[in-house]
Amino acid sequence: MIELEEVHTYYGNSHILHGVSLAVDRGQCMALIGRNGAGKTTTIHSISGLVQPEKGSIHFDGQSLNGRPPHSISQSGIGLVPQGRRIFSSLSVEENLLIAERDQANKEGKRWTKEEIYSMFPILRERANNMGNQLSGGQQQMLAIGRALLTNPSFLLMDEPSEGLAPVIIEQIKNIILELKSKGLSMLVVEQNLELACAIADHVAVMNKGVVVWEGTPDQLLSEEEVLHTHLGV
Ligand SMILES: Nc1ncnc2c1ncn2[C@@H]1O[C@H](COP(=O)(O)OP(=O)(O)OP(=O)(O)O)[C@@H](O)[C@H]1O
Repeated sequence: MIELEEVHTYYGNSHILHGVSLAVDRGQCMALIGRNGAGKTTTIHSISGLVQPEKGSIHFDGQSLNGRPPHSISQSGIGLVPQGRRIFSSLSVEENLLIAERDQANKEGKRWTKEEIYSMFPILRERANNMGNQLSGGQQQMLAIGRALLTNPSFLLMDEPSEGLAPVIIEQIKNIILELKSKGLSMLVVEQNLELACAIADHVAVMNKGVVVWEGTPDQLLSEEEVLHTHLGV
């Protein structure tokens, strides 16, 4: 469904991705893990068009994404839940969702509604009139996921959904991701929390210094002491 081949990405003169190759099949969830600065966010940004790769190819359902701007990539069905949530902090929950709903991509397949988002996250309905900056970290994450779903993605990119959240909230986020997966959504999730990554993923890719250095199932990863120690400091 998504395929990256030998992707090289730069920020100015800094060469960040040194030939990233990975593939996520339809209905699958891949977790992308690795130490700080390994290039995980840059990989997600390369897919979503926030930064343009210098070399290599990115395909989504057989179509090339190279050179396409972020809004066109979003319209093709790739949703992004950005690192740090990036909701509108001075708008209410309702307004945050309304804006995302208004900008909905006009495409085939599952069309999410604001009501469905409220059904999935009842706490957001309770907080509908609260401003974004009045929400807890977990509620902000739910709002960010809701906003991404309202773009009607068939593929969801999530950047560190558990960042800064308490264990009980991480458990909720895990269940949300598993629910979305059971609804057939394909996903690439950047995640530092190894336990969460292994609980949600069918496949795990480990990055180091701008390349994918290991790939396998969560069970295989958990038995690879060397990989865990070298690349994840576990
Ligand atoms: N806008 C930017 N300009 C220049 N360098 C950047 C920029 N964004 C990231 N980098 C650098 O690119 C490298 C990879 O960063 P990236 O955010 O992709 O890593 P990461 O694996 O997601 O790590 P983290 O968990 O810290 O976000 C780092 O060395 C970082 O300093």
